Amino acid sequence: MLCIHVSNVEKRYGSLIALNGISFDINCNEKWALLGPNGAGKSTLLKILAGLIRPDKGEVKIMDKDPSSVEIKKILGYLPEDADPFPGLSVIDNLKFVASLRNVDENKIYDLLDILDLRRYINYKASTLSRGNKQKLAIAMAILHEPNIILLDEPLNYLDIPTQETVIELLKKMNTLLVSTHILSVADKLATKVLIISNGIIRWMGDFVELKKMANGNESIEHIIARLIKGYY
Ligand SMILES: Nc1ncnc2c1ncn2[C@@H]1O[C@H](COP(=O)(O)OP(=O)(O)OP(=O)(O)O)[C@@H](O)[C@H]1O
Repeated sequence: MLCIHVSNVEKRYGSLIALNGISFDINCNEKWALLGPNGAGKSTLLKILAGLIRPDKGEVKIMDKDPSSVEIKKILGYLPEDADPFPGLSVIDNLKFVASLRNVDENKIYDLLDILDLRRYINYKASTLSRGNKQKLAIAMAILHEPNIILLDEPLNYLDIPTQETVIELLKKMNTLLVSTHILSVADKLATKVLIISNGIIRWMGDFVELKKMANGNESIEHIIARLIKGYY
């Protein structure tokens, strides 16, 4: 079954073309890494899939529906880059707000607080959290409703190494996942498929295993990706 359908999507910011004719499909239960250099259009693509901004051209469907529809909001999770939970609300109130919005049992909040080692900050205002703890709270808010489809923009930013491992284990339990990351080891741990974009164009998409097989001699995976980004196949 198709979870994400993107056809000929174009997005402009003024005269800048951020996405230029992007088309791909993601089947349900597939895990994809979204790779590409700074400014490639990764965050823009994720925002469109999350229904936060609209493409200027093309079609986007999540489970055959408009990404901004109420039905899709229920089954979709989205972690923006540099996510900023409600600064004036405490950790617990941020999570309770999401729980009530999403109709989630409040017990789930406490499970996630324990897994992410956030319980001791429960009454801290989000604005007073360290950057890493803010990121942990944002991750908890994105996955609290156990979404069928999760979109993640640099989820491991700011996290210490043990927490990165904890979050990777949490995210491995997700059904359908699209993660933008600059950390290849994270992409490798979370995804089996790879979508490479640069300058708003898809440069390569397919299995991670196939990508690794494209090595010339001892060429590293980083080098293969750098080559594909430049359009050298
Ligand atoms: N709101 C905006 N207004 C104008 N230009 C924008 C806006 N958002 C993004 N852009 C531009 O669109 C292009 C794609 O940006 P985007 O944030 O999608 O890239 P990215 O691949 O996520 O980059 P990074 O890896 O650095 O986070 C960039 O040239 C960026 O400057």
